Amino acid sequence: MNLILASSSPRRQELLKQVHIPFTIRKPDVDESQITITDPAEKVKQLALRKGRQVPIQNNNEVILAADTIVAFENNIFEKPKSKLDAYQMLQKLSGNTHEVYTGVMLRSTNKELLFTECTTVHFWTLTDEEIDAYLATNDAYDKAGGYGIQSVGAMFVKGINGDYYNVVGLPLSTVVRQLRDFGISH
Ligand SMILES: Cc1cn([C@H]2C[C@H](O)[C@@H](COP(=O)(O)OP(=O)(O)OP(=O)(O)O)O2)c(=O)[nH]c1=O
Repeated sequence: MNLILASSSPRRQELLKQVHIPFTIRKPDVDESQITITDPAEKVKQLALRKGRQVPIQNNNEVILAADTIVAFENNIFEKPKSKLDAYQMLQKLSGNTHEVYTGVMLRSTNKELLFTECTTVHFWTLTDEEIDAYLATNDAYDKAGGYGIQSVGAMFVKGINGDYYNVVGLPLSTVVRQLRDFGISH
């Protein structure tokens, strides 16, 4: 079986490479703003489903993998920040608090579909405005849900996590590896 990664995210590509799973990229084109669901677990599932269904299966040997990651804090959902102000406001809210990172995953072959969510809890240190300013100047924030990268400069904000670290980076890796085995993909 051949794995098709329905994602433009460089992180998801790196994570699959880390566990030696070969794949081909087929990028989805989904308008994420169309989805107005407010429950974070349901929202990431719906987004992963749309990305996964939008990419065509070209033969019976293909398995599609799609995912979506968001940050949930109180009743807010933070996706990728649209501006510096947007990123600033997200980080100010996350400062000194605990938030959840949800990743929805879709796996699909010609005769099977699987949709699931993974949640990781992240605790942030209290951040000064100067720290946030200095971080935003590194440009690390902008292509990442919640406006930070735990795997890059944003690591310095993270006091601790509960759950799968890789889920925060964009893919609950060990769970995905296990589920892929049921689709005939191994490393
Ligand atoms: C919280 C957090 C998110 N992220 C990233 C993972 C995802 O790539 C991104 C959330 O955006 P997504 O919409 O999930 O993914 P994407 O637009 O990068 O790629 P595609 O839709 O084509 O699959 O945020 C990190 O890299 N580090 C972090 O600490």
